[in-house]
Amino acid sequence: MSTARPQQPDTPAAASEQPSSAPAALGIQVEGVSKSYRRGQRVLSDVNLHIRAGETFGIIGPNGAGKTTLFGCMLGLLWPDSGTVRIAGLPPDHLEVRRLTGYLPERLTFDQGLTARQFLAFHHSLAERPAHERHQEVETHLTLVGLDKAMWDRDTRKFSRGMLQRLGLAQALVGQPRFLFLDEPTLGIDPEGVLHLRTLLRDIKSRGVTVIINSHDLAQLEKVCDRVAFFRAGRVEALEDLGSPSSSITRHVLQVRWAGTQTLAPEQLATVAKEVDATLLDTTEDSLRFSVEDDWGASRLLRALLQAGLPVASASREEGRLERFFQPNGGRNP
Ligand SMILES: Nc1ncnc2c1ncn2[C@@H]1O[C@H](COP(=O)(O)OP(=O)(O)OP(=O)(O)O)[C@@H](O)[C@H]1O
Repeated sequence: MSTARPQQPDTPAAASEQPSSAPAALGIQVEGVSKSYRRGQRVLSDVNLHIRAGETFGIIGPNGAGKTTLFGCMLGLLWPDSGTVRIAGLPPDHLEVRRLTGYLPERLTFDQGLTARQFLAFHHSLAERPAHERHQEVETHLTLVGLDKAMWDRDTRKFSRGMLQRLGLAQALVGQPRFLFLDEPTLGIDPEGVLHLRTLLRDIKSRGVTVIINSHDLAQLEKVCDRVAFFRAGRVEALEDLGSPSSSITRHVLQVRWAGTQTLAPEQLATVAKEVDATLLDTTEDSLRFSVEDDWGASRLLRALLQAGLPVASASREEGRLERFFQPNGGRNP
């Protein structure tokens, strides 16, 4: 995030409001948020979102869509021109919210020459965790993010990008947040680290933490998110529940190949597909692509194709359902 939040004399006074506990169950409420950096150039336009407590929520969209700016507004680092953000019912710059929030920024700075252990101990103290638990909790979190023990007492200026990313994640977690904001968490991480992160996110979710991920890594988002908001030109263009069978984006794409040279006419294929609630997407020289609701839908389609006389040789499901958001028709009505 490149812009600091300007001084807001009329924002709710963070230090003066001191509730004993904020109701994290309220989740995150973004209402009518608009933001410009320069006059006439709107980066966010009337954004409305409710991120439910305990869900893992993804934010995707093309470069410059306003995702990082929204993150800044949700974290109380940028101030919207209009609209409000509430985290657990409180403004994002409220001290209580800061205690509840962990943040992994896209670009981390580790220029103080601290070791990983010292860096994390510093953030443990910033998060006001009990001093007598510091040693143990620092080690627990270094282990949790899979940072090699041999690196714990090394100068972080000598760390690789992936090691810094793991340490950054430990920093976001060490305060035991109820809301975890991750900006491009897989950046620079090797495949083993990505798998580790996925397991870690599942574990964090099982503890009821609300996780918000801003990422271009569609495959990862698809695997860990409950819902995803697709951003374009500062607006939420689509909000998809990845677990819902009725979501158009969560329909599966099935690629079918046939034996021999003879296939059926496209009109006939489309009719057969329609009868079993599938849709013919396109045909190539040696394969057909269909949209089906789920695995049962795929099974019904294959049976119907065989019955219609297509010598089906293989069928496979395409990965990358979220990629269809980036297709010209937004993945809708395939
Ligand atoms: N500090 C700033 N000053 C002026 N314009 C800015 C500033 N920060 C971002 N912008 C502009 O706001 C728009 C949205 O930027 P933002 O970083 O929020 O998008 P993004 O969706 O996160 O992009 P990316 O995927 O590339 O990270 C862009 O046109 C960007 O140039």
